[in-house]
Amino acid sequence: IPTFLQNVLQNGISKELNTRELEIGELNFLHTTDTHGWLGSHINQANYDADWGDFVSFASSFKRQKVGKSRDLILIDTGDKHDGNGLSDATVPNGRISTEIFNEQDYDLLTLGNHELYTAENTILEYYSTALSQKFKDAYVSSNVEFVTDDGDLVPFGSKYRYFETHNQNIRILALSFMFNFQRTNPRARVSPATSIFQQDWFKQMVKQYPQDKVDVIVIFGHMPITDPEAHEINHVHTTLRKLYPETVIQYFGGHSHIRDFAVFDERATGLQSGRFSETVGFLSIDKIKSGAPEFKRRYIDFGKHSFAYHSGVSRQTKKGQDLSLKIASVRQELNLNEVIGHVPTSYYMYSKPITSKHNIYNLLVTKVLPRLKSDQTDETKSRFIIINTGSIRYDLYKGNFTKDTEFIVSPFPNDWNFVEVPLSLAEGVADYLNEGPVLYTSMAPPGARSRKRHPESCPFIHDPKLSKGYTTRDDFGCDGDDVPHNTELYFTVPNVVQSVELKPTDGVNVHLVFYSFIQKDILKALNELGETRLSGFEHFTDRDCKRYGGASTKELLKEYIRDGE
Ligand SMILES: O=c1ccn([C@@H]2O[C@H](COP(=O)(O)O)[C@@H](O)[C@H]2O)c(=O)[nH]1
Ligand SMILES: [Zn+2]
Ligand SMILES: [Zn+2]
Repeated sequence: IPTFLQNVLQNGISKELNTRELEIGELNFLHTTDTHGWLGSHINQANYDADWGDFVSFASSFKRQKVGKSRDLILIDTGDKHDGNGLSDATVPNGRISTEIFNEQDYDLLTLGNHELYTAENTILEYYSTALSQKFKDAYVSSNVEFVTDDGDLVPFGSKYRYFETHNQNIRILALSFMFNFQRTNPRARVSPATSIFQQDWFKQMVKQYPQDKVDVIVIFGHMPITDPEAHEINHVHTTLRKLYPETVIQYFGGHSHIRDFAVFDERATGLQSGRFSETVGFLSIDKIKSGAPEFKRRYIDFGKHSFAYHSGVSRQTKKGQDLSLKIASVRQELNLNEVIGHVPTSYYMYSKPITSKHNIYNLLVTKVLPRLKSDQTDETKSRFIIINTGSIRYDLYKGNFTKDTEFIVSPFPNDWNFVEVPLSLAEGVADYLNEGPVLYTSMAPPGARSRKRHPESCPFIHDPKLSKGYTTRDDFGCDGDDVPHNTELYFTVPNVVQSVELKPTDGVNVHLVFYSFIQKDILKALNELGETRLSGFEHFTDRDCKRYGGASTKELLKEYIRDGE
C-alpha cells in the first residue's frame, strides 16, 4: 500500500492530496463528459495520470467500498468521444478501438455529443456499436437526435427516455437526454431543438405514464452546457419541466463547453458539468430526496490515480481495470502513439500566456507554423491572409517529446484549406470583424471567461508552487468544488480567430484570403458585411467564389516545424 493511502486509511485524511471524503448521499452520481479519446491518461500532467482502466477500477471499487448496499450510484457520460487524442483519432475509422475501450465502463446512462455527428462514419459507428449494443441498449438515451438508416428512415438514436428504479433505495428515475441545437450534422443524423420534443406524442405519452407521483428524480443528462448565457437552452427545458413536475427533484448533467460547473436552478434542481479530456470525474450526491428539501453536494475529482485510490479506499486496480490498462498500452504501441517525432523546446499555452507572448500557441502558429503552408492549387505570388478559428486548437503543447499522439492532441481536425481572392481592404477587416462578433462556435475562451457572466467575482487565487497547476473553479455553491486545490492557472482572453498575414510589396489590390472550410460560412458573412459598408457597387461573395487551396493541415505543419527545428 502506498504511504499516502496508509495515511488515509489510518487517519481518514490525505495530507498529500489535501482533500476530504466525498459526502455520499442516498443517490450518488459519477459523471464524465467530453473525453475526446483521452482514455490513455495525461502523460505530461501528474494530477491527471489515470487511464480508462484506472477509472473502470475506481467506479467499481467506489461503488463497493463507499456507496455500499444501502445507497445507490449512477454512472453517466454526456458525449464527445472523438477528436482530441491519438487513441481515438489515429485509427480508421476514427474511434474504431477507443469506442471498445470506452464501452468497458459500466455506464447506467450515456448519450452522444456533436463529435459523434460531424462525419457519417462516426455516427454509424456510434449508433451500431454503442446505442444499439446489447450492453447499452437500455442505458443509451437521446431525446432529440435521430439516426438516418441506409434506407433514409429516421429512427431514435437510442431510447427517447429511460425509466428505472435504483437497486438499493428503489428511487424511481426518469431520464431524458438533450443535444444542444447543433446545426452541422452529417446526413446520417438529425437534431431537433430540445424544446420541440415537448410537443411530440411520445413525450406527452411519457408524462401521462410517469406523472409526478411516479417519479422521485428526473435526470436530464445531455450534450448541452448547464450555464448557457447566450441561448439559455437548458433554462428553457427547465421552465417546461418544472411546470409538468412542480415538486420533483431534477438533476441536470451537461457538457460541451468543457468546463467544471455547477448551477442551482431552483431549490429542488441543480446541474453539474464535469470538464473535459478525462481531467475530471464529477461527483454529485442527493440526500433527503423525498423530504421536499433535497440536499445536493458536488465535487470535481481530478482524473488521477491518487484521487481514485483516496476516494475508493482501494489502491489496487480490479482485474478488469488492469486488463484494460494493458490493452490501452498495447493499442498505443500498435498505433505508434509514443513514436518521437521531434523535441518541443519550451511549452506553448492556449490561454495561460497572453496571445502576444512567445509562449502562446496561437502566437507560435501565426508567426512560425502557418507561414509554412504551401498551396497545391494556386500560385503563391499574391499577398495572403491565413485565418484559423481558435477552437480548432484543443490543447497546450508541452515541452519535451513531440509524439504522434501530440499531433492529434493539439490539432485533431483534418480541416481543408480554402481561399477566396478579395480586395486587400476587405481581407484586412475580416479577423477583427469575426473577433468583435459573438462567440464563433466554441472559441477557446478560457474556462473562467466561459462562466464569468454568471460569476463575475472569481475565487481567491491560490499561489503555492507545491501544488499542481490546474483549475480553481467558481460555481453556484462557491469555491470548494475542486476536490484538490490547485496552483491557480492564469487565464488570458483568446479571440475567436487568429491570422497570419504575408503582404508582398509588388502585389496588386487583390489578395488571397485562406481559411479552413469549417469557417467558410463565417468568412463569407464577414466579407459581405464589410463589403456592403466599405465598397460601392459591391457584389456578394458566395460559396462559388471559394476555391480549394490545398496544402498540409495545421497538424502536419506543426509536426514539420517541430521536426525541422527553428
Ligand atoms: O472540424 C472541426 C470541428 C470542430 N471544431 C471546433 O471544435 C468545436 C466543437 O468542439 P466541442 O468539443 O464540441 O466543443 C467547434 O465549435 C470548433 O471550435 C473545429 O475547429 N473544426
Ligand atoms: Zn467537447
Ligand atoms: Zn461538444
